[in-house]
Amino acid sequence: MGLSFIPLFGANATETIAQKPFVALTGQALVDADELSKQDILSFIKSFNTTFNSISLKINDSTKFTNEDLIELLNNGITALFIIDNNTYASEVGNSINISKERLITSTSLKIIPASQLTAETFYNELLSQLKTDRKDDLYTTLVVDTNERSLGLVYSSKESIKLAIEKSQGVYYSRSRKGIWIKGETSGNRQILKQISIDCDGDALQFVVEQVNDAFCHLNTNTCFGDYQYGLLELQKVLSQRLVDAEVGSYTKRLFNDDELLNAKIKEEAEELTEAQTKDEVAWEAADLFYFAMTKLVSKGVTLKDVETNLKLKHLKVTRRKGDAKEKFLPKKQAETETSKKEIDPSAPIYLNVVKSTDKEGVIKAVTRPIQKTDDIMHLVNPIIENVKNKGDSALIEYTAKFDGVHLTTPVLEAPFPEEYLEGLTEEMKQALDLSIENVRKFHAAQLQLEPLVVETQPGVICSRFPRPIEKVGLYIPGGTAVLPSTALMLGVPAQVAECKEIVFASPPRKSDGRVSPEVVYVAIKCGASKIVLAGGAQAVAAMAYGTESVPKVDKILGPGNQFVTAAKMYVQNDTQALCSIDMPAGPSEVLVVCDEDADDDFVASDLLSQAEHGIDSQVILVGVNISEAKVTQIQEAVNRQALALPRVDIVRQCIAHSTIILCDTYEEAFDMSNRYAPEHLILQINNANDYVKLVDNAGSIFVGSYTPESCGDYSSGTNHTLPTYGYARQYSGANTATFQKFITAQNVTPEGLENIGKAVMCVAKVEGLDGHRNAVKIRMSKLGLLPEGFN
Ligand SMILES: NC(=O)c1ccc[n+]([C@@H]2O[C@H](COP(=O)([O-])OP(=O)(O)OC[C@H]3O[C@@H](n4cnc5c(N)ncnc54)[C@H](O)[C@@H]3O)[C@@H](O)[C@H]2O)c1
Ligand SMILES: N[C@H](CO)Cc1c[nH]c[nH+]1
Ligand SMILES: [Zn+2]
Repeated sequence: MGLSFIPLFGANATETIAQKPFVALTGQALVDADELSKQDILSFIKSFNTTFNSISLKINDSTKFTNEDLIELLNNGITALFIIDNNTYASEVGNSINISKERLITSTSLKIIPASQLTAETFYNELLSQLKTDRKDDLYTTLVVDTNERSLGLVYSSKESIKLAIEKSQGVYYSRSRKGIWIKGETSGNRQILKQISIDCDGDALQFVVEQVNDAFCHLNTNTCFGDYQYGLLELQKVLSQRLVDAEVGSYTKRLFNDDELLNAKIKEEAEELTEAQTKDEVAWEAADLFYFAMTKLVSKGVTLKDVETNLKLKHLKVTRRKGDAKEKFLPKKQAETETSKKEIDPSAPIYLNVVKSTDKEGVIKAVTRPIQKTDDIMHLVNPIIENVKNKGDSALIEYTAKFDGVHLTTPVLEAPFPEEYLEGLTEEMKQALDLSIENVRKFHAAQLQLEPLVVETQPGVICSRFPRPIEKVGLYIPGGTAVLPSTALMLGVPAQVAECKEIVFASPPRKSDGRVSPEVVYVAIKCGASKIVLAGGAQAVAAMAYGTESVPKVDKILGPGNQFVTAAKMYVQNDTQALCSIDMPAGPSEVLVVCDEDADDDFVASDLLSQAEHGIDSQVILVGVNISEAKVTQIQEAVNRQALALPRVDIVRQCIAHSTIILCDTYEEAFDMSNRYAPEHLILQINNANDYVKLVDNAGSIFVGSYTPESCGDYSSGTNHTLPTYGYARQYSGANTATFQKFITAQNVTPEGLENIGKAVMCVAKVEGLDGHRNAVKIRMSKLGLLPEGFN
């Protein structure tokens, strides 16, 4: 029931509590708006939230705080507003703030006593005026509970013991057996800090809330006079707090305390399992697991259940609430996935592209927006993978391969020389096809080699040169998620070999059937002199090559295309100075933009669109039609539908086409402007005199000129590289080429004649930069050569 009086805290509230701890024994506080600012009150709440069960605000002056201030105070822990002598103000507050009537006190029987004037004596007198006893011995029945309100036992108090308990803020009672004052713990050491005193509803029993030292209230050394505490959250808290101090090295709890990442991962895992639990038993089981790990986190951060309850109280007291919507990343998968999957796709509907006119600005913007996940969403998934591989090496790599690729490996790396059996199933025809492709790619990339250094004499005697050096160790990512891509292996392996990289490491997700990579990839690895094949994909493979693991060598550059996880991981590691690893480019989901005119062959156009649409649901294909008729659009749509339905990957195609569009333009110039703004990975020109229009292309990964140049030729065998920038990065990146596997070093050789020619300019600019050391390096030489006049400074 509480006490019939309440201390009022004004200026120096904190000091008052420090000097007279007993003022807190009422468990309730009133703060005085006349003496404290809003900030003072907020700090008071912050400091004393666990000390008092309730902190109310006494306010009568309507000009002191605005309604917003009051709402802020109520939202931050003020339990009630005492507006006692100003009815107008009270009703105005009641009308404008959503506060229950129990929290708006307009009259009270509580005696308000300024805390600064409250003495132990007055406290005692007030208490006694409220207390009675019908016992013959004049003692007061006293229930002792701990701060979690668990009863410890039943004792008796005398007037004298109560007075002493208040003065000392300690558990002091009357011992009936010893017939005298009993200061709890005086001999046993099991003292009690008195936290609060209250009186029951009919005023004939006391309750002492105490903090029990040593957790032993009973003379039998048990927690309570009714035995020891058994299970439950408080017990778990106790056990874990003990473990924090004494858990053995190597024990699981110790691991959890020392490894934030593991603990956080377990909390997420258990939270997810709780969301999946269905039956009453399952929910209880999973909730228990979650509480266990949550409690471990509390204990590891020094937070108690009481602190949690205080926060619950604060949340309960809020008068304005958040909407309560979940963060987007936690919403059901449709919201965390790509734009594509948001749309329900009817599997029986014809596979047609959307159509917009170029004049429909909004329609065009929508059409050219790539269906990619937000960077934050993807990074949220990729970051923990990278961190785990970085910290745990092979074991994490093996774990992720089991999780994402369903393959359980004992070692994540295949070392050269690769066993013959890995080539099993490779046909002669396939070898020849790969050989032809390899040779064309080799020819084109070898031709890009700069064999002689570039040498330029910028001034007589000033010889500048530039020459390439191979990047020593390269990691080549070969996608293997929805399709195995040996062509990517050769597109990366061949230029690496041409550039003479010293170590070539392949990485590709292993196939589920036998945990190997395909024989075609192994064949290319042998032809390109790869030293290792990392049997892993996704962000984990990228992380392993960027940081190195026990069996994966750390590389200097990671190259190769991949899905959004791969691309995000590449972007991450290139920005991490700890990795000291560069990347080729953001080469994500394949895309194509085809420009066609009325004379283009419908089947050719459709086939080019579909060849990229089949890569993945996050691919995108765009057709820009220059002045094409409605009939032409229909014919192309029909060709797309017909060809798509005959493809084995029709389901993927259907989803890709759902976010793919035909844009109708009036002129070639407009079409190329559109294309340059989209900056496609592949640009196919199926227009009359296609070659003449190449000069209009500013941004594209690779161009396919004329109706007999399907993009597939570039994907496999013509000789150009198919590792190309996507997402619009063709604005600033080139596709993979020989130079991608090299770096260029510059050199210079300055003769005395050269120094004479440029020395003064160097000194002049160094002077304006205030870098005299630079200037001196030239001056010393020039004066030794006699190139400076006497006294030159
Ligand atoms: N731009 C280019 O030059 C180019 C060239 C070839 C291929 N591509 C593109 O490469 C991509 C290949 O993608 P892919 O998926 O087929 O193969 P991939 O090898 O890039 O990705 C497969 C890996 O993704 C990881 N993964 C899958 N789901 C995951 C999840 N939920 N969380 C974390 N990781 C997960 C797995 O580790 C798996 O091994 C396609 O989009 C294709 O269009 C682009
Ligand atoms: N078109 C892809 C590049 O975006 C490369 C590829 C490999 N195999 C088939 N196609
Ligand atoms: Zn392709």
